[in-house]
Order: sequence, then structure tokens, then C-alpha cells
Amino acid sequence: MATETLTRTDTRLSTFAFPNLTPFPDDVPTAPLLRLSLSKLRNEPEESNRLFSASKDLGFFYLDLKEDKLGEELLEEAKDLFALGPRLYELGRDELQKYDYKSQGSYMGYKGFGSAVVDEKGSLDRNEFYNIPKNDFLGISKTPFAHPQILHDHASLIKSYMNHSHSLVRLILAHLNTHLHLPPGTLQSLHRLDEISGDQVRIIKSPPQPASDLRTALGKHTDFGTITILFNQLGGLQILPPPSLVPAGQEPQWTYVKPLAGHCIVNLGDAMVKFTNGLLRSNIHRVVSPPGDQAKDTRYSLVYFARPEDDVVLKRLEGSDVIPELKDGEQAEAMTSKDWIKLQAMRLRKINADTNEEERKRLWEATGRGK
Ligand SMILES: O=C(O)CCC(=O)C(=O)O
Ligand SMILES: [Fe+2]
Repeated sequence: MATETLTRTDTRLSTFAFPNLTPFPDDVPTAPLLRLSLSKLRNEPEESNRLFSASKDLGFFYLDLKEDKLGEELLEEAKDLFALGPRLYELGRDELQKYDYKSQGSYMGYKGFGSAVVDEKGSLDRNEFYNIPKNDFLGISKTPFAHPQILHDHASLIKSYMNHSHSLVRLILAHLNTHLHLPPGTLQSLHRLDEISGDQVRIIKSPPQPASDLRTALGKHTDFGTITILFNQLGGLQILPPPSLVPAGQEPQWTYVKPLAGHCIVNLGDAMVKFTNGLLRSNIHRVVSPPGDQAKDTRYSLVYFARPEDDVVLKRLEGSDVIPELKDGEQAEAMTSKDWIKLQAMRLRKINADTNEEERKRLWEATGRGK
């Protein structure tokens, strides 16, 4: 009996800790994300109120996944996908480049290292990532892309992770739907698992940077979709807090989000801002070199992006007395989710080896993301 308990405890520890990684330094300021619990969210109305507050104030929160069946399945699968990451990138950049579908107008598949603009100076990114489309892995696409064999070898893990992430997203949407006083099921009906959308799993790799030349790995942005579920093990993610959360008289400072074992980080994307006419927040964030000694480690990061179905028009939702009205004379935008995500995902990747610095600066300027 004692042995059985010990074994079980050991397994749990290996799931919830960050083994073999340099700890996050304790002298670095960290962002004040609310810490919510999935198991409490299911039972306690106060936890649901905190979720709504976090979605309005910062648009980012931690979600403790422990002691919940869905949560623990996600933690287990996230751990397995973190183990898959290095094996995927072992294929090498030349091999992975075959799966870059930019020339076909798609952001799915591989994005090579240093192939997107990250700031107003026209600097290039310091990461590579692979976007695994839900459409392809759940068999919804009529014309799936080719993907590396190692992803197909782990298709059941990837599918299960997509299913579970999507369930978590729909649970969060159900809470938001209630607080927004929308007709029952409104948000969920725009995010059906089996419909074509830009949903994807992203596995990111950022190698250690030269200590004398630390740069932004992933440029500042808001996420374009609905809800992002993020697993971090090393620091590097930073948010710029909104003025409402900064003490009077101080300027907002980029602040690290400390990864917490057993938790995911949840953030809201632009679609939620458009659906709620600005009531909910999609906060600006970026990825830089991890803090302190963590900078020497290779950083992997795992993301699930949930986005509205392709045909959904991103505009204020009807039927709520909580969502602010459009101002007099203000026109509702009429872009579909498909067009919005594609525009945002591709605009900083419109470069090649010949694109000079001036052109890269202009591309950044055109995004309106500022300095
Ligand atoms: O790697 C991270 O922590 C964040 C990644 C991110 O913001 C993104 O891929 O949109
Ligand atoms: Fe992001």
C-alpha cells in the first residue's frame, strides 16, 4: 500500500514539476496574473466571477489544472508534447522548411528561424515554430497539408490534446457567455470542434541567444483568435500591463510571466475584443530571452490557439445587455475570422533573403503595433 502511494506521488511530481530545467530566478519582477483553478471553476460561482474580471482587466490568467480530470489529462499530454518538441526540431531546418506553406498563402506548418520581422527596427525573430492544424489532424480538411512523419507517428497524442484543449476553451467560453448575458450557447456555437477554423497547436523552439546580443525572440503582438492555452516551462514570455493596472505616475514596463508547474496560462485574443466591442481584453505580449541563468537553456513552448470558425464575421455580438453598443455612426467591421487571422499571421512574414531593412521597417509600421 505504502509503495503504491509512493509510486503515484512520484508520477504526479514528474507531471507537475519542470525537471532538468534551470529555475526561474526569484529576483525578477513578475506579472500579476490572477491564479484560477479549473476544479473550482466547475463548482464555485466566485471563481467564475474572477475569470470574468481577469478577462476584462488583463486578458491573461493562470489556470491550475491539478485535481481535475480534464486538467490532468492536458498536463500529461502537454508533458508528452514537450518531449516531442526536440525530436521534431532534430529533423533540422532544411528538412522542416519543406513544410513551410507561406507560398501557398497559409500560416500552417513550419516557420523558419529569423523569417519574420519583430520590431520597428526591422529586426528578425529568434525562434522557429510549427503550426499543427486542427483541420488536418481531426480529418476536417478536404485538402490536408503534408506534415513530418514524426507528427503522424504521434497523431493520437496530438488529436487527444486538440480535443482536450478545445473542451477547456469551450468551458471558458461557457462562463464568459453567461457573464456577458448572451443567449445560451452563443460563443460555443461559433467554435465547434468539427468545423473548419484556424485552430492549431504550435510548438515553438527558441535556442539560447549570444549573451552580448539578446533580442526579442517573438515580437510584441496580441493573439488574433479567441482563446489561447499556453504551456511554458522556462520564462521569456512578457506582458505590457494596461495603464489601469500600473500605479499612478508610473509607465507600464514589460514584465515576465513566471511559468507555474501544474498550470496553463490562458489569454484572450482579438476575436473576443471584437465580439464584445472592447469589453474583454486581448493584451499585448512578446517573448524575449529567458531571465537570469535560464537564458542558457533552449526554450520550448506549447500553444493551442482556438479561433472562430472560418466563416464567422468578427463583429459585436447581438443579444447582450452587457456588451457596450457601437458608438453613433460607428461601422461594424465585416472581416471574417479566416481573413483576419490570415492577414495578421502573414503580414510580418512577407520577406525573403533580399528584403532590406527599410522594407522590413515599413512592414512593421504597417501593422500599427508602434515602437
Ligand atoms: O511562447 C510563448 O510563451 C508565447 C508564444 C506566443 O505568444 C504566440 O505564439 O502567440
Ligand atoms: Fe501570443
